[in-house]
Amino acid sequence: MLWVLACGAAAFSPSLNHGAASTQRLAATLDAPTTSTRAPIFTEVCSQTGITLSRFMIEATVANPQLAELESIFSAIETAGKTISNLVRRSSLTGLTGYLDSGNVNVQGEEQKKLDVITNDVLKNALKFTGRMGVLASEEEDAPVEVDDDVESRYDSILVERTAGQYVAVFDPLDGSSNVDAGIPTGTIFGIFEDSNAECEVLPDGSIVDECLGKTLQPGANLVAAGYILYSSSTFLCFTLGAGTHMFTYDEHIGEFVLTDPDVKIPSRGKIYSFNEANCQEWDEPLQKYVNGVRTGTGETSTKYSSRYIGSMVGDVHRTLLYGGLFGYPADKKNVCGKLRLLYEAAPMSFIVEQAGGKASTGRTRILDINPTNVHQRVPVVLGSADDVSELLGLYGETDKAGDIYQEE
Ligand SMILES: O=P(O)(O)OC[C@H]1O[C@](O)(COP(=O)(O)O)[C@@H](O)[C@@H]1O
Repeated sequence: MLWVLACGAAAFSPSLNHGAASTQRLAATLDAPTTSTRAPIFTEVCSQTGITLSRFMIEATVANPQLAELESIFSAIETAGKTISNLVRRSSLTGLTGYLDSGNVNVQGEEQKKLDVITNDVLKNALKFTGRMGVLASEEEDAPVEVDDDVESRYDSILVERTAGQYVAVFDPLDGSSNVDAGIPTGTIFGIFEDSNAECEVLPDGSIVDECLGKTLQPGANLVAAGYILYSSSTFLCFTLGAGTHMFTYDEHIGEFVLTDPDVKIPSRGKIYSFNEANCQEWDEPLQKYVNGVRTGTGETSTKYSSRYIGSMVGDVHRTLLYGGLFGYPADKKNVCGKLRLLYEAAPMSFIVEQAGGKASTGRTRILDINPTNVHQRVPVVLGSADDVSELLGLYGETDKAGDIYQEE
């Protein structure tokens, strides 16, 4: 509806000085309550390939005052993305390959790469100095970090409209970093929540959920924006603001991200499945049945699918968005909750995929509906073309009815 409204509405002229009808509509927009629950409306300009990200965000935030603060946040993400793209591409020339000499491990017990730590600092600082962030949560940080007061107080005086520190960012600064030294695509994944005004809370078991944690532990359905940056043959930025999913490509010649695929629609069916099949013995029956069906052409479509697996979620999801099919990191007898983290991997990617017309599930639950209980919690993930995901969910439904289920944490 949004796009038809936006694209179909001849009233919205490409230039910013709108005709009478668009002024009325803009007026209506301006008067509308500024809540993130209202889906944004885009002007026609936002579907014109070739416009820059900064122009896209200006158009989007003029038409949607409730998104105004996202303009500086996306400008920070853009700058961080360009910096990280450079760092990754030049890493073997600049001694940035390999692990930290200190042998540091992050809260997940993974040894940290030099680039894990550097990219984390790049994105953290870029977001911090927008003056818009209250809390940041990263794969590379043990716990959510509060943006220190002096940053906030410095901006309080500047930012007249809304108080500083209004947003919470969750991110994986370099997804797939285990592949980076081999030149395999990697990426940055991010999600933006509005501050939930959560207070410090004592749980029945006596443990304390501090304010920061409380503000961070929000279901994906609360996201106001989510995206990824893919560092590959080109550098791609793909994101949603809750009204469609849009892809930009970085043009080194002008130093800007340029809109190349507005309003991406994932095919309802694909011909590719993407899982780490090395784990297939550990998979549960529904998934084994689904993969066997698409591998042998005995599934719902009687089509033989091909298999692709990069081992970097951003790369595998990017391909799935464009070509369709199914990507996943399921739960199995070894990893009963899968491997991917809910807050800064599964939820942002699910928002992007759903806004492109796809589906994202644990196999039993819509990922965006899950209330996180821990910043680094993992969830099983299957996402992609709506009909492929439905086919798999159908098999889970059958199995569950038969009572053969294992408990997700
Ligand atoms: O090597 P495996 O077990 O297939 O896992 C690959 C998955 O793990 C990840 O690399 C995890 O991400 P990080 O590199 O951010 O820890 C995903 O990008 C990818 O989908």
